[in-house]
Formats: sequence, structure tokens, C-alpha cells
Amino acid sequence: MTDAITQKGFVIHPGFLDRPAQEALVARLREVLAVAPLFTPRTRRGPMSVRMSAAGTFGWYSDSRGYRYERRHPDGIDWPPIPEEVLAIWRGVSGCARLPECCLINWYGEGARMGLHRDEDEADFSCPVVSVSLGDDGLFRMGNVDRGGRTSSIWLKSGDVVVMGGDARLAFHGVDRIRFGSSTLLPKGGRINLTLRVVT
Ligand SMILES: O=C(O)CCC(=O)C(=O)O
Ligand SMILES: [Fe+2]
Repeated sequence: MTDAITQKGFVIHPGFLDRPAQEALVARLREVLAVAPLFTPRTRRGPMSVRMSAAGTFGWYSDSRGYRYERRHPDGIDWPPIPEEVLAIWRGVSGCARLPECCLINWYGEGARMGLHRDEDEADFSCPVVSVSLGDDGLFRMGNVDRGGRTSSIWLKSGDVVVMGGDARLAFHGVDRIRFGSSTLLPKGGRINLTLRVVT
């Protein structure tokens, strides 16, 4: 693990997870996804390119009715518990006494992206959102609390952890593109991003 980098209030921990830790995490996530399969969220503008699932008390969900947190997977089952390995990352970097209530799982296949947005559906912004990147490189764009203005971009690699707290908690961010096949962690390629959130 190298020293943290701060850009526009986003704290980036390059290589926070070594390869064995990444592999252990992927094995846990496969167990979660076996219970709560990936689904394609829809917005008013159509299906998202990212596929999603979640662990924890709440999962983030979007359909034609809009965005919200839900206590159940769209198949009607409870979300599986957040794996202990994921909670350990939160304890290591969040500086927050509360535990995350949602571990959102985003799966980016070839060509998937996530437009600039703010994570603002939570009731309490005093804890950060912690993001964990696994698999292919993703070009992460960091903006400002208000839409517009200068942005800054960084390629997030497998094992990198980003803490969006303080001024960055409500800052715009997104993923412009991934380098499909750049990592050997996931045999079929793709990028997994976890975001850990205190929701209530
Ligand atoms: O994939 C990423 O690195 C960011 C994901 C994100 O911003 C989100 O799920 O809200
Ligand atoms: Fe986000």
C-alpha cells in the first residue's frame, strides 16, 4: 500500500488491497451474487449500462419510479449481509463510528460507464462513502459540489480504495470508461466497484 493521494477532497488509497485480499473479496462477492443476482437498473432515460446488486440492510435501486434504497432485492429476497472483509476496509479508512448499511455492487462490462452524479439519497452525510475497485481499470472523474466547474480524473486500479468524505461527500463523480480486459482478477474481464454507505 502506498500513501494516500487527495484530489479535490477525494482521498485515494492506491493498492489498499493486495492481490490475495482482492481474490478473497471476489470469492465473497460471488457468494453474495449467487443469492442476490446482478440486475440492470432502469432510469427514466432507459437501462443503465452498469449492472448492480447489493449487500446489507439496504440496496440502492432505480426503475421508472426513480431512485431509492430498498430493503429487498427485486426478486423479493433480503440482501445478503455485508461480508466481514468489506467491513474491515470500512473500519480501516472511513473514520466513522457507524457501520455501512449498504454495500452497493456495481458491475461494469465492456463499454459500461456511470454518468456524473452525487450520492445524495442517504439521510446522514457525516460518514463518507467508501469505494473499492476490483478488476479492470476505471477512469474516475471527480467534480465539485455544484454541477459544472473543473473536474479531475484518475485511473482507479484493482485494489484501490477511495474515500468520499468531508467536502467530497456531496461532490459530483462518475466513471467515464473502463479499460476492458486490463486486469486478470476477473477471468471474463470487467470491473466491480463496491460503494459502502451509511443510509439512515
Ligand atoms: O464505480 C465507481 O468507481 C463509482 C461508483 C459510484 O459512484 C456509485 O456507485 O455511486
Ligand atoms: Fe456515486
